[in-house]
Amino acid sequence: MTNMKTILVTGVNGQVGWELQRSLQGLGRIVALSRNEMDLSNPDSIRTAVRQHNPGLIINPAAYTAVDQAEKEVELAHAINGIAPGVLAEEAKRLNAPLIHFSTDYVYDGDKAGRWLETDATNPQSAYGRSKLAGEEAIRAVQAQHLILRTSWVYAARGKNFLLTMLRLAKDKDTLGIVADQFGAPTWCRTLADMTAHIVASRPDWHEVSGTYHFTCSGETSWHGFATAIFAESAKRGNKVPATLNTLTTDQYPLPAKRPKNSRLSLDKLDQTFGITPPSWEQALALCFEDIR
Ligand SMILES: NC(=O)C1=CN([C@@H]2O[C@H](COP(=O)(O)OP(=O)(O)OC[C@H]3O[C@@H](n4cnc5c(N)ncnc54)[C@H](OP(=O)(O)O)[C@@H]3O)[C@@H](O)[C@H]2O)C=CC1
Ligand SMILES: Cc1cn([C@H]2C[C@H](O)[C@@H](COP(=O)(O)OP(=O)(O)O[C@H]3O[C@@H](C)C(=O)[C@@H](O)[C@H]3O)O2)c(=O)[nH]c1=O
Ligand SMILES: [Mg+2]
Repeated sequence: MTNMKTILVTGVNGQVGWELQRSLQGLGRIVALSRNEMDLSNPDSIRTAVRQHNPGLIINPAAYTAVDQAEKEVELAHAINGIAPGVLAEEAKRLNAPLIHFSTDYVYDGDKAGRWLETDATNPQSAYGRSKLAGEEAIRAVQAQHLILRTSWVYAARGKNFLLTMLRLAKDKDTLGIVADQFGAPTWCRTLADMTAHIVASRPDWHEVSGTYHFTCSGETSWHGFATAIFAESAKRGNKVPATLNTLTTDQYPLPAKRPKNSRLSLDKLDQTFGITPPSWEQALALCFEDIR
Protein backbone atom coordinates (compact mmCIF):
# COMPACT_ATOMS: atom_id res chain seq x y z
CA MET A 1 0.00 0.00 0.00
CA THR A 2 1.37 3.40 -0.88
CA ASN A 3 -0.65 5.51 1.52
CA MET A 4 0.31 3.57 4.63
CA LYS A 5 2.04 5.69 7.21
CA THR A 6 5.60 4.99 8.27
CA ILE A 7 6.02 3.66 11.80
CA LEU A 8 9.49 4.36 13.13
CA VAL A 9 10.64 1.91 15.82
CA THR A 10 13.87 2.40 17.81
CA GLY A 11 16.03 -0.33 19.36
CA VAL A 12 15.14 -3.07 16.88
CA ASN A 13 17.51 -5.54 18.53
CA GLY A 14 16.01 -5.13 22.01
CA GLN A 15 13.43 -7.49 23.48
CA VAL A 16 10.44 -5.24 22.84
CA GLY A 17 11.74 -3.63 19.63
CA TRP A 18 12.25 -7.03 18.06
CA GLU A 19 8.69 -8.14 18.84
CA LEU A 20 7.17 -4.85 17.72
CA GLN A 21 8.35 -5.46 14.15
CA ARG A 22 6.34 -8.65 14.13
CA SER A 23 3.24 -7.36 15.92
CA LEU A 24 2.97 -4.17 13.84
CA GLN A 25 2.92 -6.01 10.50
CA GLY A 26 0.12 -4.64 8.33
CA LEU A 27 -0.32 -1.45 10.36
CA GLY A 28 2.15 0.67 8.43
CA ARG A 29 5.50 0.75 6.70
CA ILE A 30 7.77 -0.32 9.51
CA VAL A 31 11.19 1.30 9.76
CA ALA A 32 12.97 -0.37 12.68
CA LEU A 33 16.31 1.20 13.50
CA SER A 34 19.33 -0.15 15.33
CA ARG A 35 21.77 1.85 17.41
CA ASN A 36 23.98 2.29 14.32
CA GLU A 37 21.16 3.96 12.41
CA MET A 38 19.97 6.16 15.28
CA ASP A 39 22.16 6.70 18.32
CA LEU A 40 19.93 7.86 21.16
CA SER A 41 22.91 9.25 23.05
CA ASN A 42 23.30 11.80 20.24
CA PRO A 43 20.38 14.22 19.67
CA ASP A 44 21.59 15.12 16.17
CA SER A 45 21.58 11.48 15.17
CA ILE A 46 17.96 11.26 16.41
CA ARG A 47 16.85 14.34 14.46
CA THR A 48 18.60 13.24 11.27
CA ALA A 49 17.09 9.76 11.33
CA VAL A 50 13.55 10.97 12.08
CA ARG A 51 13.71 13.63 9.35
CA GLN A 52 14.94 11.06 6.86
CA HIS A 53 11.89 8.84 7.38
CA ASN A 54 9.10 11.33 8.26
CA PRO A 55 7.11 8.82 10.29
CA GLY A 56 3.42 9.14 11.14
CA LEU A 57 4.07 7.33 14.43
CA ILE A 58 7.22 6.89 16.53
CA ILE A 59 7.62 4.01 18.98
CA ASN A 60 10.57 4.09 21.38
CA PRO A 61 11.39 0.81 23.15
CA ALA A 62 15.15 1.50 23.06
CA ALA A 63 16.73 2.29 26.40
CA TYR A 64 19.73 1.90 28.63
CA THR A 65 18.47 -1.08 30.69
CA ALA A 66 21.52 -2.29 32.66
CA VAL A 67 20.14 -1.33 36.07
CA ASP A 68 23.29 -1.87 38.16
CA GLN A 69 25.70 -0.56 35.52
CA ALA A 70 23.63 2.65 35.34
CA GLU A 71 24.84 3.54 38.85
CA LYS A 72 28.30 3.95 37.29
CA GLU A 73 27.27 5.27 33.87
CA VAL A 74 24.84 7.89 35.13
CA GLU A 75 25.47 10.35 32.30
CA LEU A 76 25.14 7.84 29.48
CA ALA A 77 21.95 6.40 31.02
CA HIS A 78 20.59 9.94 31.39
CA ALA A 79 21.39 10.80 27.77
CA ILE A 80 19.63 7.70 26.40
CA ASN A 81 16.75 7.41 28.88
CA GLY A 82 16.35 11.00 30.05
CA ILE A 83 17.24 13.28 27.12
CA ALA A 84 16.51 11.24 23.97
CA PRO A 85 12.78 10.74 24.67
CA GLY A 86 12.30 14.53 24.75
CA VAL A 87 14.09 14.91 21.42
CA LEU A 88 11.88 12.19 19.93
CA ALA A 89 8.83 13.99 21.32
CA GLU A 90 9.92 17.29 19.71
CA GLU A 91 10.40 15.53 16.39
CA ALA A 92 7.03 13.79 16.73
CA LYS A 93 5.38 17.14 17.45
CA ARG A 94 6.95 18.69 14.32
CA LEU A 95 5.43 15.85 12.28
CA ASN A 96 2.11 15.93 14.17
CA ALA A 97 2.79 12.26 14.92
CA PRO A 98 2.16 10.46 18.20
CA LEU A 99 5.05 9.07 20.27
CA ILE A 100 4.66 5.76 22.10
CA HIS A 101 7.33 5.42 24.78
CA PHE A 102 8.12 2.69 27.30
CA SER A 103 8.90 3.37 30.94
CA THR A 104 9.27 1.32 34.08
CA ASP A 105 7.98 0.34 37.51
CA TYR A 106 11.38 1.54 38.82
CA VAL A 107 10.07 5.15 38.73
CA TYR A 108 8.24 4.26 41.98
CA ASP A 109 9.93 3.76 45.34
CA GLY A 110 8.05 0.54 46.02
CA ASP A 111 6.91 1.62 49.45
CA LYS A 112 3.14 1.56 48.88
CA ALA A 113 0.92 -1.13 50.40
CA GLY A 114 -1.44 -1.69 47.48
CA ARG A 115 -1.22 -1.47 43.70
CA TRP A 116 0.32 1.71 42.28
CA LEU A 117 -1.90 4.11 40.33
CA GLU A 118 -0.53 6.22 37.49
CA THR A 119 -1.39 9.31 39.56
CA ASP A 120 0.76 8.22 42.53
CA ALA A 121 3.93 10.16 43.27
CA THR A 122 7.08 8.85 41.62
CA ASN A 123 10.27 8.52 43.67
CA PRO A 124 12.90 6.48 41.83
CA GLN A 125 15.54 4.78 44.00
CA SER A 126 18.14 4.03 41.31
CA ALA A 127 20.05 5.90 38.62
CA TYR A 128 18.17 3.86 36.00
CA GLY A 129 14.81 4.80 37.56
CA ARG A 130 15.76 8.48 37.76
CA SER A 131 16.88 8.47 34.12
CA LYS A 132 13.60 6.87 33.01
CA LEU A 133 11.57 9.37 35.02
CA ALA A 134 13.53 12.23 33.42
CA GLY A 135 12.57 10.78 30.01
CA GLU A 136 8.89 10.74 30.96
CA GLU A 137 9.08 14.35 32.17
CA ALA A 138 10.87 15.46 29.00
CA ILE A 139 8.09 13.96 26.87
CA ARG A 140 5.32 15.54 28.95
CA ALA A 141 7.06 18.93 28.74
CA VAL A 142 6.93 18.89 24.92
CA GLN A 143 3.14 18.49 25.01
CA ALA A 144 3.00 16.29 21.95
CA GLN A 145 0.56 13.40 21.52
CA HIS A 146 2.09 10.57 23.49
CA LEU A 147 1.62 7.35 25.39
CA ILE A 148 4.04 6.59 28.20
CA LEU A 149 3.65 2.89 28.94
CA ARG A 150 5.14 1.81 32.28
CA THR A 151 5.94 -1.87 32.15
CA SER A 152 7.84 -4.26 34.43
CA TRP A 153 10.04 -7.37 34.61
CA VAL A 154 10.24 -7.83 30.82
CA TYR A 155 11.49 -11.14 29.46
CA ALA A 156 11.77 -12.89 26.11
CA ALA A 157 13.05 -16.08 24.56
CA ARG A 158 16.02 -14.01 23.41
CA GLY A 159 18.11 -11.18 24.79
CA LYS A 160 19.10 -10.44 28.39
CA ASN A 161 16.50 -11.17 31.01
CA PHE A 162 15.70 -12.99 34.26
CA LEU A 163 14.12 -15.99 32.48
CA LEU A 164 17.22 -16.74 30.42
CA THR A 165 19.48 -16.07 33.42
CA MET A 166 17.54 -18.69 35.40
CA LEU A 167 17.77 -21.26 32.57
CA ARG A 168 21.49 -20.61 32.26
CA LEU A 169 22.11 -20.96 36.03
CA ALA A 170 20.08 -24.20 36.08
CA LYS A 171 22.62 -25.85 33.82
CA ASP A 172 25.29 -26.08 36.51
CA LYS A 173 23.66 -25.20 39.84
CA ASP A 174 21.55 -27.43 42.05
CA THR A 175 20.65 -24.70 44.53
CA LEU A 176 19.68 -21.11 43.83
CA GLY A 177 18.72 -18.29 46.17
CA ILE A 178 16.07 -15.94 44.83
CA VAL A 179 14.65 -12.75 46.30
CA ALA A 180 11.13 -13.36 47.61
CA ASP A 181 10.22 -9.94 49.04
CA GLN A 182 9.97 -7.91 45.82
CA PHE A 183 6.59 -8.17 44.08
CA GLY A 184 5.58 -7.33 40.52
CA ALA A 185 4.31 -8.66 37.22
CA PRO A 186 6.66 -10.51 34.87
CA THR A 187 5.79 -9.35 31.36
CA TRP A 188 6.50 -11.14 28.08
CA CYS A 189 7.79 -8.82 25.38
CA ARG A 190 5.27 -10.26 22.89
CA THR A 191 2.39 -9.32 25.20
CA LEU A 192 3.74 -5.77 25.18
CA ALA A 193 4.14 -5.71 21.41
CA ASP A 194 0.70 -7.20 20.77
CA MET A 195 -1.02 -4.78 23.16
CA THR A 196 0.83 -1.87 21.53
CA ALA A 197 -0.26 -3.04 18.07
CA HIS A 198 -3.82 -3.39 19.33
CA ILE A 199 -3.82 0.25 20.44
CA VAL A 200 -2.35 1.43 17.13
CA ALA A 201 -4.85 -0.64 15.13
CA SER A 202 -7.75 0.84 17.12
CA ARG A 203 -6.81 4.30 15.73
CA PRO A 204 -7.46 6.19 18.97
CA ASP A 205 -7.89 9.94 19.17
CA TRP A 206 -4.28 10.45 20.24
CA HIS A 207 -4.93 13.82 21.85
CA GLU A 208 -7.68 12.33 23.95
CA VAL A 209 -5.74 9.26 25.13
CA SER A 210 -2.38 11.02 25.60
CA GLY A 211 -0.88 10.21 28.98
CA THR A 212 0.77 7.64 31.21
CA TYR A 213 -0.39 4.03 31.56
CA HIS A 214 0.65 0.91 33.41
CA PHE A 215 1.30 -1.78 30.83
CA THR A 216 2.17 -5.24 32.17
CA CYS A 217 0.84 -8.76 32.26
CA SER A 218 -1.93 -9.36 34.82
CA GLY A 219 -1.36 -10.86 38.24
CA GLU A 220 1.63 -10.62 40.51
CA THR A 221 4.41 -12.66 42.02
CA SER A 222 7.86 -12.32 43.56
CA TRP A 223 11.13 -13.01 41.74
CA HIS A 224 11.17 -16.28 43.67
CA GLY A 225 7.65 -17.05 42.45
CA PHE A 226 8.68 -16.20 38.90
CA ALA A 227 11.74 -18.48 39.15
CA THR A 228 9.57 -21.27 40.54
CA ALA A 229 7.19 -20.98 37.57
CA ILE A 230 10.09 -20.82 35.12
CA PHE A 231 11.52 -24.07 36.44
CA ALA A 232 8.10 -25.75 36.48
CA GLU A 233 7.71 -24.93 32.76
CA SER A 234 11.28 -25.99 32.06
CA ALA A 235 10.90 -29.30 33.93
CA LYS A 236 7.75 -30.07 31.89
CA ARG A 237 10.01 -30.01 28.85
CA GLY A 238 12.44 -32.49 30.36
CA ASN A 239 15.15 -30.01 31.27
CA LYS A 240 17.36 -30.25 34.35
CA VAL A 241 16.21 -27.76 37.00
CA PRO A 242 17.68 -26.83 40.40
CA ALA A 243 16.64 -29.17 43.22
CA THR A 244 16.41 -26.30 45.71
CA LEU A 245 15.22 -22.71 45.30
CA ASN A 246 15.89 -20.87 48.52
CA THR A 247 13.97 -17.71 49.38
CA LEU A 248 16.11 -14.65 50.03
CA THR A 249 15.32 -11.23 51.42
CA THR A 250 16.48 -8.20 49.46
CA ASP A 251 19.19 -7.64 52.09
CA GLN A 252 20.57 -11.13 51.45
CA TYR A 253 21.15 -10.37 47.75
CA PRO A 254 22.97 -7.01 47.73
CA LEU A 255 23.26 -5.22 44.39
CA PRO A 256 24.54 -1.74 43.41
CA ALA A 257 21.05 -0.45 42.50
CA LYS A 258 18.10 -0.50 44.87
CA ARG A 259 14.97 -2.28 43.51
CA PRO A 260 11.40 -1.43 44.61
CA LYS A 261 9.77 -3.93 46.99
CA ASN A 262 6.28 -3.34 45.70
CA SER A 263 6.05 -2.98 41.91
CA ARG A 264 2.42 -4.06 41.68
CA LEU A 265 0.81 -1.75 39.11
CA SER A 266 -2.94 -1.21 38.71
CA LEU A 267 -4.08 -1.97 35.15
CA ASP A 268 -7.50 -0.30 35.52
CA LYS A 269 -6.65 2.75 33.41
CA LEU A 270 -5.46 0.54 30.53
CA ASP A 271 -8.74 -1.35 30.63
CA GLN A 272 -10.90 1.76 30.98
CA THR A 273 -9.19 3.64 28.13
CA PHE A 274 -8.37 0.92 25.62
CA GLY A 275 -10.49 -2.05 26.76
CA ILE A 276 -7.33 -4.11 27.19
CA THR A 277 -7.18 -6.89 29.78
CA PRO A 278 -3.66 -8.30 29.60
CA PRO A 279 -3.08 -12.06 29.86
CA SER A 280 -1.87 -13.38 33.21
CA TRP A 281 1.89 -13.60 33.62
CA GLU A 282 1.58 -17.39 33.98
CA GLN A 283 -0.25 -17.73 30.62
CA ALA A 284 2.30 -15.52 28.90
CA LEU A 285 5.20 -17.48 30.40
CA ALA A 286 3.82 -20.77 29.06
CA LEU A 287 3.50 -19.21 25.58
CA CYS A 288 7.03 -17.89 25.74
CA PHE A 289 8.29 -21.41 26.47
CA GLU A 290 6.59 -22.58 23.27
CA ASP A 291 8.78 -20.00 21.57
CA ILE A 292 11.99 -21.26 23.19
CA ARG A 293 11.51 -24.83 21.99
N1 LIG B 1 13.82 -5.12 30.44
C1 LIG B 1 12.98 -4.90 31.46
O1 LIG B 1 12.89 -5.70 32.39
C2 LIG B 1 12.13 -3.68 31.46
C3 LIG B 1 12.20 -2.74 30.47
N2 LIG B 1 11.44 -1.59 30.55
C4 LIG B 1 11.52 -0.61 29.50
O2 LIG B 1 10.94 -1.18 28.34
C5 LIG B 1 11.64 -0.76 27.17
C6 LIG B 1 12.09 -1.97 26.39
O3 LIG B 1 13.01 -2.70 27.15
P1 LIG B 1 13.73 -4.01 26.59
O4 LIG B 1 13.22 -4.33 25.24
O5 LIG B 1 13.69 -5.01 27.65
O6 LIG B 1 15.24 -3.46 26.48
P2 LIG B 1 16.52 -4.20 25.90
O7 LIG B 1 17.63 -3.93 26.83
O8 LIG B 1 16.18 -5.58 25.50
O9 LIG B 1 16.76 -3.40 24.56
C7 LIG B 1 17.11 -2.06 24.57
C8 LIG B 1 17.54 -1.66 23.18
O10 LIG B 1 17.95 -0.31 23.24
C9 LIG B 1 19.06 -0.16 22.42
N3 LIG B 1 19.91 0.95 22.79
C10 LIG B 1 20.66 1.11 23.90
N4 LIG B 1 21.38 2.24 23.83
C11 LIG B 1 21.09 2.80 22.63
C12 LIG B 1 21.52 3.97 21.97
N5 LIG B 1 22.44 4.79 22.50
N6 LIG B 1 21.00 4.24 20.76
C13 LIG B 1 20.11 3.42 20.20
N7 LIG B 1 19.66 2.30 20.75
C14 LIG B 1 20.15 1.99 21.97
C15 LIG B 1 19.84 -1.44 22.57
O11 LIG B 1 20.68 -1.56 21.46
P3 LIG B 1 21.79 -2.71 21.33
O12 LIG B 1 21.03 -3.95 20.96
O13 LIG B 1 22.67 -2.21 20.25
O14 LIG B 1 22.45 -2.79 22.66
C16 LIG B 1 18.73 -2.46 22.64
O15 LIG B 1 18.43 -2.96 21.37
C17 LIG B 1 12.74 0.17 27.69
O16 LIG B 1 12.26 1.48 27.63
C18 LIG B 1 12.93 -0.23 29.13
O17 LIG B 1 13.40 0.85 29.91
C19 LIG B 1 10.58 -1.36 31.57
C20 LIG B 1 10.43 -2.27 32.56
C21 LIG B 1 11.17 -3.54 32.56
C1 LIG C 1 20.20 -13.68 39.10
C2 LIG C 1 19.48 -13.52 40.40
C3 LIG C 1 18.72 -12.40 40.66
N1 LIG C 1 18.07 -12.28 41.84
C4 LIG C 1 17.23 -11.09 42.10
C5 LIG C 1 17.92 -9.74 42.04
C6 LIG C 1 16.79 -8.80 41.75
O1 LIG C 1 16.14 -8.44 42.96
C7 LIG C 1 15.84 -9.65 40.93
C8 LIG C 1 15.84 -9.34 39.45
O2 LIG C 1 17.17 -9.28 39.00
P1 LIG C 1 17.58 -8.68 37.60
O3 LIG C 1 18.90 -8.03 37.74
O4 LIG C 1 17.38 -9.70 36.55
O5 LIG C 1 16.46 -7.63 37.34
P2 LIG C 1 16.54 -6.10 37.03
O6 LIG C 1 17.64 -5.85 36.07
O7 LIG C 1 16.45 -5.28 38.23
O8 LIG C 1 15.15 -6.00 36.24
C9 LIG C 1 14.61 -4.76 35.98
O9 LIG C 1 15.07 -4.32 34.73
C10 LIG C 1 14.68 -3.01 34.44
C11 LIG C 1 15.21 -2.68 33.04
C12 LIG C 1 13.27 -2.70 34.69
O10 LIG C 1 12.74 -1.73 34.16
C13 LIG C 1 12.54 -3.46 35.76
O11 LIG C 1 11.15 -3.55 35.52
C14 LIG C 1 13.11 -4.83 36.00
O12 LIG C 1 12.69 -5.76 35.03
O13 LIG C 1 16.23 -11.01 41.12
C15 LIG C 1 18.14 -13.24 42.81
O14 LIG C 1 17.55 -13.13 43.90
N2 LIG C 1 18.89 -14.37 42.57
C16 LIG C 1 19.58 -14.55 41.40
O15 LIG C 1 20.26 -15.59 41.22
MG1 LIG D 1 18.88 -6.62 34.48
